[in-house]
Amino acid sequence: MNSQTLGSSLLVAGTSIGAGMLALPLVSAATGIWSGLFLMMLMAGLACYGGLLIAEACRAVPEADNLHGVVGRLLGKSGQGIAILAMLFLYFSLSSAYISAGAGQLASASEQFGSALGFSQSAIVVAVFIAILVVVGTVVVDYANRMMFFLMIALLMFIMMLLLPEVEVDNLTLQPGEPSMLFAALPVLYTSFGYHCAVPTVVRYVKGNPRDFRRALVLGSALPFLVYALWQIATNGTLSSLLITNLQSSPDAVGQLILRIGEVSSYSGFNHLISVFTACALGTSFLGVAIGLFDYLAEVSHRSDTIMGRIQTVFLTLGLPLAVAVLFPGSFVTTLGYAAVALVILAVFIPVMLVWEARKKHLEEPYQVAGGNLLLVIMCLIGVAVILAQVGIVAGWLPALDS
Ligand SMILES: N[C@@H](Cc1ccccc1)C(=O)O
Repeated sequence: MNSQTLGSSLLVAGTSIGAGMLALPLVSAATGIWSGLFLMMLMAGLACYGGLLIAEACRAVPEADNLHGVVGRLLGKSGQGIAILAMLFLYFSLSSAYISAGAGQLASASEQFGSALGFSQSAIVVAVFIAILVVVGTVVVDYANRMMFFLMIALLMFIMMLLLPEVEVDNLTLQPGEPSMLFAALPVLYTSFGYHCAVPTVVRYVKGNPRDFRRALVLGSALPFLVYALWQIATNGTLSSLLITNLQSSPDAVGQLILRIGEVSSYSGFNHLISVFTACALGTSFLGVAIGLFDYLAEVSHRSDTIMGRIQTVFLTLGLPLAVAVLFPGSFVTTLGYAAVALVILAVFIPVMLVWEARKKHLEEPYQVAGGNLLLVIMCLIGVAVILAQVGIVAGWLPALDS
């Protein structure tokens, strides 16, 4: 494998691995670990196939340098309008979920150090911290991101070495959760595998070579699956699902979960390792999403690139997500579920329409993802199921996975 392909897989995996780290143990406690892993595989497959379709569409329109251009060329202005709305919705809901989870973690960490910060105060601290990094500039964000990514991977290996021996097989029972629980888990599982904003960059990076981007996208989706699966087996295997399920009704389920995992190993300072690790997982995703949203909003609102202009844009970027996180504390998993609705539009429906058009027009070199129309239809049906699950959770027909 050449170095561009490897770099691309890491880019995809890095974008993908994020909030899922905090949400998935809560989810699999409700679905049962093995059925949770099966659903996760299905959602990783859906995310991977969506990425391959976007890559096919990008290759068909090589003159466009981003997804906006590809959508414009193949689906026209209305397609672009829908894609923009879905993207804004996705980025706003992800940012709000990240603030909510970060605040939960900070609140419980501050408790340990004896200076109890409330949830709202913690949310403000988290948002201001990210805002400062974003205002200072992309170079700082890039370095902070790389540092956190490598720290996260190193800590993950170390944590796995300490946690896996503590796993109790009794905690990993074969018992699947209620069917309604399995259905309700789909949106958050799907969001955890989201990475699709990175696909055009990957295609350009490997110069449109199908063999390379196919490898990069498949490996880039398989890696998060592996990391998430190990993490779930380690967490659910060391804590009983009853304990995790009880945490779900707390407004600070994520912070509490991290505390409990931190108590598992007798290794001194293990709880701090866990806190730093999960903060890095959240931080890398949050920075990526925040800088993407920031750049986009700066462009559409015509704010200048001066310090005042950047401060105004950062208010636009993080103001609304902060308000949502403070007004609905503890809605981390539900907010990730909202993100899934936008992600299905961006990474399932739009890519299916893009390749449909591209295949009809026989643009450029003929490269097609395997699977034909049948797989396109199956993808859309699974996408509809993910959206229906979120509608069901919000309407109260399905159980919510947090408070
Ligand atoms: N997969 C990311 C969320 C994400 C979705 C879509 C695009 C980019 C990022 C996470 O778990 O945090």
